[in-house]
Amino acid sequence: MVEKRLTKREGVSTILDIRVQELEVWYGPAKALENVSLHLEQGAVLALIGPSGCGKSTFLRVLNRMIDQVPTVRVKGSVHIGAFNVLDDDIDVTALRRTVGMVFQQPNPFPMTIFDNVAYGPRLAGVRSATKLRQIVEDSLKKSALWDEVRGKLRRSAMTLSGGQQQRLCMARALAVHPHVLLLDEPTASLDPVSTAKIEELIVQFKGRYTMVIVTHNLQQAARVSDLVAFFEQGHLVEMGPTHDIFTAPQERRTEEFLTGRFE
Ligand SMILES: Nc1ncnc2c1ncn2[C@@H]1O[C@H](COP(=O)(O)OP(=O)(O)OP(=O)(O)O)[C@@H](O)[C@H]1O
Repeated sequence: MVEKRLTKREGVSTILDIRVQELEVWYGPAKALENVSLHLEQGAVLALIGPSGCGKSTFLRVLNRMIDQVPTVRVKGSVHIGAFNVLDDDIDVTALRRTVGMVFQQPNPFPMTIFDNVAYGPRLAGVRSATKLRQIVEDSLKKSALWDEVRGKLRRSAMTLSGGQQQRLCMARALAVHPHVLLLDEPTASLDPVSTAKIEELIVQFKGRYTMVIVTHNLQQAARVSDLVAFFEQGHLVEMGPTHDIFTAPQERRTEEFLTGRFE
């Protein structure tokens, strides 16, 4: 199992670091990422910022191989999550996506009950015991701060939840299979301020428990939740550093122009 191989170096620790080296991505003939290298310590939150089309989502989608869904894509370089290069040909992509969970811009619960949404991954991974499944569902909903709102309604359709609740359900669904890494692709873009604050609180609470990478167009959100910020432009990683440093004293002129709205 990829989980075992991913964690073999870490022993009891289940939090994994991410080391990307010389990553290049093409869509057909067009290069979307060029020579990107970075290291993210285990348990830290990295925010990816940059103008539309700079390659943030592409970078995120390489980390759990969602990028494979694009037929014309070509990827070069290495992406180690823990001890394991996720770009290796022999990787079990299904297991990788349990280990590296993802939450999308639009909440995308399955058209089934709240319980079945959260139990879906564990069932697929072979959990059969009803008691165990109930426990996982309850734990995951508690972790995503949704339990108190849905505890009496687990057999209702997930579609009856509000957008913000659906997004926390998607978080619970990702957490139910015990990921080590969480990828968040503009997770609050479709949410109101109160729901946004709840998701941001979760991200802050999850620090140290999961390594997280978040794509956001909201610079204040990046400042609030992340430990590190990476600024991308036209497929290049221009600059990466501690959030406070990037926002107060960026090293690169392009980063400063972007942060101060003088970007063209
Ligand atoms: N499936 C695809 N096929 C072809 N080109 C693509 C595909 N997905 C993205 N691209 C191109 O790759 C480049 C990077 O896109 P990407 O979506 O990664 O940027 P982004 O920074 O996430 O943008 P946004 O902030 O608008 O979501 C863009 O030029 C985009 O047009």
